[in-house]
Amino acid sequence: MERRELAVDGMDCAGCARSVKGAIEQVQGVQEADVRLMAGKVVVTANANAQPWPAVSDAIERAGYTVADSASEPKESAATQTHTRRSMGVLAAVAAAVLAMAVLGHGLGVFAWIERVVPWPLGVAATFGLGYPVFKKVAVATLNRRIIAHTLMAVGVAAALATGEWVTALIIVIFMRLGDYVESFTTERARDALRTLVHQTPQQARIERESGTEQVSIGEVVPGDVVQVRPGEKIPVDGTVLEGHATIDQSAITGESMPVEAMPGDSVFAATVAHGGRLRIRAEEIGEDTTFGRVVQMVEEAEAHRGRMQQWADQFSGYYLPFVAAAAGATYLIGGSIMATVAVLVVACSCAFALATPVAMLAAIGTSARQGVLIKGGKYIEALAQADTLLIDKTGTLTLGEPRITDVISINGITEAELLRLAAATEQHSEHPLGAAVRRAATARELDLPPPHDFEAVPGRGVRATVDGTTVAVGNASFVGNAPGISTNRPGQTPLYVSVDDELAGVLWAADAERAGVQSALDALRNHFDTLEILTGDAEQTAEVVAERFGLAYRAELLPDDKIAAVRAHQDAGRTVVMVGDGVNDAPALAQADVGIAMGAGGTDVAIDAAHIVLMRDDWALVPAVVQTATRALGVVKSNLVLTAVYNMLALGAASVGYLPPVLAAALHSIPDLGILANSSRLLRRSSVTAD
Ligand SMILES: Nc1ncnc2c1ncn2[C@@H]1O[C@H](COP(=O)(O)OP(=O)(O)OP(=O)(O)O)[C@@H](O)[C@H]1O
Ligand SMILES: [Zn+2]
Repeated sequence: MERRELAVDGMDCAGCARSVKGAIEQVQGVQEADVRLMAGKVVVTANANAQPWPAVSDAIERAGYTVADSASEPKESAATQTHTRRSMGVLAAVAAAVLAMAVLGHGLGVFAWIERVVPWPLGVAATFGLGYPVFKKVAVATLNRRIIAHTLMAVGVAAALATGEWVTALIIVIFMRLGDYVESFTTERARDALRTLVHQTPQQARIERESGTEQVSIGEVVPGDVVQVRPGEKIPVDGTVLEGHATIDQSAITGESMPVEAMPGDSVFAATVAHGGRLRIRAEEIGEDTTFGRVVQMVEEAEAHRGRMQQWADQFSGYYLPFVAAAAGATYLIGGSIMATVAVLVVACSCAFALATPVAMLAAIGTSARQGVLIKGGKYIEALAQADTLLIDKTGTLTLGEPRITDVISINGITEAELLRLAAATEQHSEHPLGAAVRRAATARELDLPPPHDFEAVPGRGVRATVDGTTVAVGNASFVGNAPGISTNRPGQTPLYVSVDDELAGVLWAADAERAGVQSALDALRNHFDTLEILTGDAEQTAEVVAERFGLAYRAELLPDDKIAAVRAHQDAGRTVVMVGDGVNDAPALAQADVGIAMGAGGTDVAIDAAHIVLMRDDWALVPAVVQTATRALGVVKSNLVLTAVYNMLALGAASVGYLPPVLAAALHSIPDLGILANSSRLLRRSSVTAD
């Protein structure tokens, strides 16, 4: 199987996407075509042996669309806020002019006059000439046995021509072209949010070759190459600094331009910008494999993760066309007026139903991505807006996840240094933050660590290994055992029990600092969620202190599986669950939640993969912000749908009883599309996710 991305021009709505998908999937050897309307791309999976690629391109062209040269080259975006406004102004002016002409013409009998003085073949020719692109699409769709929105309008035009009303037909065609433009404009505008992101993708790199440095396109860089970056330049790859010192602006990834220092040994990320010094960087990940590349890719894929509302709207827009056709038939049979029938065919706008959701969702997703919040689909926006239960991981989420060992207490005659030495040796290969804390404490005392053998890490409990011929275990009470002589009560601190040859040898106390901004974020979140609960693997007493401090419910001493079960229990009770975690050790629980939010994931692949929403920087303020974004986006979707529904009801009603002359109907057709555009661009305009 081979997977290829093709850039396809001319896809403006869900209907177009369906045509393209259908056309490609009929090609021999093609397994699947995943159309990404907003990215203007199709991802085709096919059996490479069948050599389907020329046939795929043909199929796309035959369906009425064009295959652009390269999928990776982002188009230059000229569209900005002012651009939108100006274009909408021009559109409105043109529409108003044509409308005025049409209504006046109709009322003052100018139509009749034009029809008298202009020979009808000329008028018919003009109608066909102007309408050619639209008629061609309709013809192609019909040949593929598909009805598209324009099919009905084309029937309307034909009916008008058949009754000799060629001026009406011509004006309908003018509005059809105008409507097409409005629709593609709406889609283009939604694409801007994504395009601005894609546009930050590095295209070039300066790599070191034996013959000297060479500027190459990013596709030629391979892992291991050494890349040079000058002050003010974009870092082209994910990699490690070999030489130099610079201040890095990571806003492309984190959405915040707080500079970070980079020195030899530090990791740096593609699409971030180096200031103040030159760097030599060893390339590790390139292109799509970089953190930034993955973000872009996931935003592009976000379209595929549709919420219930969008699935419903997509289905509905499919049923709507036959319904309108039936309404037109009934209008003709009951009222007998061809002009009323034409008006019905022309006024209905099914596209708007399909556009209502993705335009708003993509606007929210694109805008959020630039602010360091990666949302993987409209589905999660919908769930987030409707969620009522917030589960929060403790370590690494409410706290920094960088514990320190505050106290070492030995018993049974062993020295403190020896206890720490054995514990740290046992934790040598641990990936747990507590393991790192123990190692740091040993390093601070300059202890030499013997190598551990038979290392074993038990999730949610602790670690065990053979050190210097003795068996050492470090972990919680249920793993190591507690001794009556040891005080276990230190509010907010975590005890790590250490046993040597199954004999308790002491306790290491660990303390973790709280993250900033938790309290105010939680206060904001209480408006949205009625249940807020901590889920932690940590000890009861430790959890209790934190829970009390933030006024949260809690469940402690949970094993990783218990966390998943806790999420599921809430879901079984009919609740919509959002879980916030660090995405590393609680990934399965995040995945189980309706919406899993990973915090501070900048650079960790596990977290980016596991969560549905990824916060690219450690900032609690982003949590209420993304909830707010979701709520607003869903509000816009709902008002888009209501607007479209009300419009269609009123318009169809008026048209079917003959209140709406066909020319006016044609003029009104694009109103919902424009409404959706205007309504949804509210989501683009204001940056709702800010760090203050
Ligand atoms: N490497 C380790 N060394 C020592 N103790 C450990 C280790 N791994 C786990 N433990 C013990 O198991 C407990 C639970 O660990 P787990 O990783 O499930 O949760 P946590 O990191 O404490 O908190 P949270 O669930 O909030 O992320 C820890 O509090 C600790 O007592
Ligand atoms: Zn369309």
